[in-house]
Amino acid sequence: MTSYVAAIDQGTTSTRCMIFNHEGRVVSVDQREHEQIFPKAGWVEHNAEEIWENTRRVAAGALAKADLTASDIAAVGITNQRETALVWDKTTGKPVYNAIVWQDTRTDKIVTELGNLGGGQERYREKVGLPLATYFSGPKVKWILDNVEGAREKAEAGDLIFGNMDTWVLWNMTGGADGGVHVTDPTNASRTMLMDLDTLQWDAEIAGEMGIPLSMLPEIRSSSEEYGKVREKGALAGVPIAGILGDQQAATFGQACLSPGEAKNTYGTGNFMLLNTGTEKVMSQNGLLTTVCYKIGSNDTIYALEGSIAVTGSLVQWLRDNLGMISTAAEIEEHARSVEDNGGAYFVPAFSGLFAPYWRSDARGAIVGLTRFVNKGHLARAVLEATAFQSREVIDAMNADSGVPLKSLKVDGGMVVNELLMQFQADILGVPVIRPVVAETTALGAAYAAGLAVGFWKSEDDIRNNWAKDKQWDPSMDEARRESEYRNWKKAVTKTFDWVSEDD
Ligand SMILES: Nc1ncnc2c1ncn2[C@@H]1O[C@H](COP(=O)(O)OP(=O)(O)O)[C@@H](O)[C@H]1O
Ligand SMILES: O=P(O)(O)OC[C@H](O)CO
Repeated sequence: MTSYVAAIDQGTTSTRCMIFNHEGRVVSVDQREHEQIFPKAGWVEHNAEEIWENTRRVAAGALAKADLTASDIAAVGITNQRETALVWDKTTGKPVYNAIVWQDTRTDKIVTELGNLGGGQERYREKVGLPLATYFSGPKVKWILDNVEGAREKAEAGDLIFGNMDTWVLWNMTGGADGGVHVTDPTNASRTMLMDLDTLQWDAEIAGEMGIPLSMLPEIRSSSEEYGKVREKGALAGVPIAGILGDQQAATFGQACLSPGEAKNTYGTGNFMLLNTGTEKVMSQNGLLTTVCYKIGSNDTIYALEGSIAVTGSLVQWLRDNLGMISTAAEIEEHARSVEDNGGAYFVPAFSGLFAPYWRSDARGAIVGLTRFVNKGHLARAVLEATAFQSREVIDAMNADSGVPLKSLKVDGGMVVNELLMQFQADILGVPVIRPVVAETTALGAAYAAGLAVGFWKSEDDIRNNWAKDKQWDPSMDEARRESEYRNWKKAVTKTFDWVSEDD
């Protein structure tokens, strides 16, 4: 009897396997962090083989914790950190280089050169919905082909293949060099800069400009259908893999934002707000991305507007790992509660430049407003407030693009346990912030996509019915203070611009 659905959530900091029951509640979870590799300033890499090993271990771990076997699981869904790019040899299964992570800025020059062909940052926007930026996968693949010895020749000979982490996990789970399936879904493909948003096919012209052979690219299938079964070796042997969604789109699905106008904000390593725009592909005038939200089987493609923020939870990690100012992420709330406010300090974490709504790769992080008055508590507050201010900027852009101001915000992700942050978020937005019972909406969304494909859940109504509110924070800050805080933040942001110059 198959009473559960599993999801593999291959995130930026860790890989999780979560098992859900029919009500969409978590039955078990196993999780392993992987190493963050920083070879140079601005470079961020992951060891893809470590990630695949962690995937195997967490799948076994989650089953064992719930005392289940593969025969209890109806389907597996995959969700993943998006844009992180990997090139590997399809005959040996070995990556030719570490995975280049979405936060990595090494492709700055490539991106500028592509823009100089005409159109600047907007060169590919009409087709792919994205500005030219270091964030996306295509330029990262070009960097690997240009810089790893022999890679371009091997790619042209058809020996190397590319994938984001969904494709890497799927290919390995379905047998790797021994018959692995080389597939992705439109949500992930829409983050490469290589997929046409209307046709959901690779764009030969853009791939040509980036020097990427089409033969390297995975087949684009829907987000919810059976791609293959888990290989015989391993914990989930024989279970159909039937859902793929990039993690932010998965969270949108898991939050039941299934109608146009519904939005969620996920607080993880970075923050990502997505607004479901239905079958309409809205082109942003305010620095947001147009992206595929999901495509369930042969149903119409659903699109989203997205505000991506590179650094939010990772700023808390930075305080813990690089400065040793706290020993656990949760400790930041204690320090922040020791003071009334930020003491005049604002921390703009432009560690990977600034993403939405600015798209400034020349920006770098800054703490401004420092005086001798500022102490550890004020800095802790400034760190948390940075997440809320950045989210306000994205929501302002979304309100401007959609013309319909958001009335409330659904939130999820690792940071939403932080109650001080949630209250400040409601205060600085001026609308209620709502957390669902299952805040692990990323894994849940991938489970839903897989479960729908095999008939475990019958329709999107099952997803809507499973959603339940846990807690709500209402705004309590007066308007004048809200706006003066926000003005200060905006001023602080301008201090980070023009830091990196062309010769750096
Ligand atoms: N209590 C907390 N307060 C603030 N930030 C937190 C707290 N607990 C975890 N975080 C942050 O949340 C992030 C992890 O969230 P998660 O959704 O698991 O990330 P991801 O999916 O990006 O790997 C980390 O960056 C961590 O610093
Ligand atoms: O791993 P997360 O949750 O921080 O998500 C990363 C995003 O997919 C990057 O676009």
